[in-house]
Amino acid sequence: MSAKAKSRKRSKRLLSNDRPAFPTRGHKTTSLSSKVTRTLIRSHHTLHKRLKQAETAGEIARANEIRLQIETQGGLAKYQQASIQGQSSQRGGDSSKLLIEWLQELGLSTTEHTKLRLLEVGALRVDNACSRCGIFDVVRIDLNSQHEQILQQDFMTRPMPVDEADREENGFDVISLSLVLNYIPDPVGRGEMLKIVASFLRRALQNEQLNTFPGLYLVLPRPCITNSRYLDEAMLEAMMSSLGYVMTRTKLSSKLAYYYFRYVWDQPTVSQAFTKKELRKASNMNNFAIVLQ
Ligand SMILES: C[S@@+](CC[C@H](N)C(=O)[O-])C[C@H]1O[C@@H](n2cnc3c(N)ncnc32)[C@H](O)[C@@H]1O
Repeated sequence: MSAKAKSRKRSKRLLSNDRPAFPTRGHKTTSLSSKVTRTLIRSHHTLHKRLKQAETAGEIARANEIRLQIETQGGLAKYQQASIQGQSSQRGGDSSKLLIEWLQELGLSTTEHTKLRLLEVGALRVDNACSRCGIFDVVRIDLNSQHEQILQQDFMTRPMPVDEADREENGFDVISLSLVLNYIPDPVGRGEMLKIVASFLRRALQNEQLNTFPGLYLVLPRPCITNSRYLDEAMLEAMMSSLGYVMTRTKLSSKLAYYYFRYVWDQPTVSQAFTKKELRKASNMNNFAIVLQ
């Protein structure tokens, strides 16, 4: 077999593999059982929530103690390893597949000449469906980059376009926040993240794309929507509508809640505050909330 054929065979195997198709930086990628990954992800979120509370209360010693606990557990890198395994087909799969399906349903063809620009916030892989589909030029960012094609950057401090021309050239047609909003440890921070998304969205390139672009692809763990005291789908829709979005596609799977919100340019938006208000009550419910100030 020629070297080229061998390499093709190897990359094919890697793409269908359930392990990351790239070396992670500075960490061994040993396989974790699904129970271990779930526990690790949950514990990482809980510790970050406690850290935020300690920081807000000015409890410096307590905050340092929690930081140490996070690091002892392997920190963000270990959490990312657990998340990568969660993306494997046996564990819920690649969430960006549905985005491509939806865009095709909305009439987008993969053979269109001008590539669309996608900003993937919280990118762990460079070979997921949105990277492979050929529709997008993908810009990937993450707080902790696991690959040279992922820029290490906090979305909240990403420099915004300086003017309209900059936004039209360097802005995006789609922004993906897949399992990122729930990473933010406090409701106000989540609201802030949703608020800045539109600053990076550009106008649709062609008139026939006006019903599809630009948009936000949002994925959350299903219980954030179906089992929260403070948030349900109607509330999320109302919040997004106040920010200028139309809920265009939704899907609930056994584990995840998926949304595509189209941003409507030039639509007068009524700036509305959404506080943390109890919508329903049951002892087994969680406290996930989003606050728009
Ligand atoms: C659970 S992983 C999600 C990975 C992937 N998007 C998915 O759908 O499986 C969450 C990732 O979001 C990243 N993240 C959280 N807040 C971020 C921010 N403000 N800017 C950039 N990345 C962020 C974290 O570093 C982490 O790697």
